[in-house]
Amino acid sequence: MDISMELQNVHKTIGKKEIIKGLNFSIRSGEVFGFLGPNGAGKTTTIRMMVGLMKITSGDIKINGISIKDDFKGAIQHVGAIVENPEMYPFMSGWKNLKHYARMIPGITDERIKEVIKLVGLEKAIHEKVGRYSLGMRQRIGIAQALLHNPSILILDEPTNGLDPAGIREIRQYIRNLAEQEKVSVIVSSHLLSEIELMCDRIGIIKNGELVTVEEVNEEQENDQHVTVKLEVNDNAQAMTVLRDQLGLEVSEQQSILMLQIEKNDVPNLVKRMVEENIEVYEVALERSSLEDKFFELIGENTIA
Ligand SMILES: Nc1ncnc2c1ncn2[C@@H]1O[C@H](COP(=O)(O)OP(=O)(O)OP(=O)(O)O)[C@@H](O)[C@H]1O
Repeated sequence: MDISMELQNVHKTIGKKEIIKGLNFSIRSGEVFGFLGPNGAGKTTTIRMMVGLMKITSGDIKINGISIKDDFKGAIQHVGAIVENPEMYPFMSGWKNLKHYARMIPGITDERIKEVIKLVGLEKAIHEKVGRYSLGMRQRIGIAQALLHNPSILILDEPTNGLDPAGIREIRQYIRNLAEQEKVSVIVSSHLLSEIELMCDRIGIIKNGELVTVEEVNEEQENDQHVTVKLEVNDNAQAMTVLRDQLGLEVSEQQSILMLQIEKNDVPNLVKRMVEENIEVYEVALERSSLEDKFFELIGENTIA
């Protein structure tokens, strides 16, 4: 598996305060990686180090195998980023803004500009003034700008911040397209799991400057997931016999509701067995331990909303 960025025991101390306490993780080529944590966890500090806006106190970051410490230029040329709000002139059209920015980068052709406009779906609005763009469109023109020099890694700090649900959906779609069509690795930070869960392949959770976990996000995993099933039937005793003796499951009873834990894949079979035994099923309710629950568990507080 190709690795496009690797953080090796990255530390950051500002004054006497250790803000980042030894981060180790890798970003795979072509994946969308979510960098999630509550406010003040250290996301922006880490991202500023990844894009070369801030020095690493100790450790190293390798970009396509090149150390940011040994060869800053060589490493950073592979990175495109929006960290602070992208510089855009509101009185100029999107096209003029991109043209203006492209002048600072050697070798950017009009064809490349058109290509990035297409990638973020701004063909129709590109000759309108940026001042008239919605927040989502501004984010997209910012992404287009960050992509001009053909980076292999795109880093976006809180790209969904301030967007309405429609805007978030739009950004999500374009970010996924980028990863899939252009094979760009994308790192998106957020303090809200719900806003990035659907666009990420993996999510790394950071708390107090430390990486707590990295989780895969995919549908297959959802099907393998353990779920708690709440079952309401006409005959609890008979249902318990079937569940325990025939299916070998552990069942408990709470206020006449049967509770058991199985994999989601096995739920249809369970219902089928009930029906085969002439047990009347009034309700099957699933409670799954989502990434959200896990996030709350790990963070241990509700301060992320
Ligand atoms: N220049 C600085 N001097 C001192 N402390 C700093 C400095 N920059 C950041 N910090 C502290 O480092 C910690 C991490 O900040 P950072 O901005 O990286 O967090 P974050 O996860 O990006 O949070 P947010 O989502 O609020 O942006 C915070 O406690 C912050 O107060």
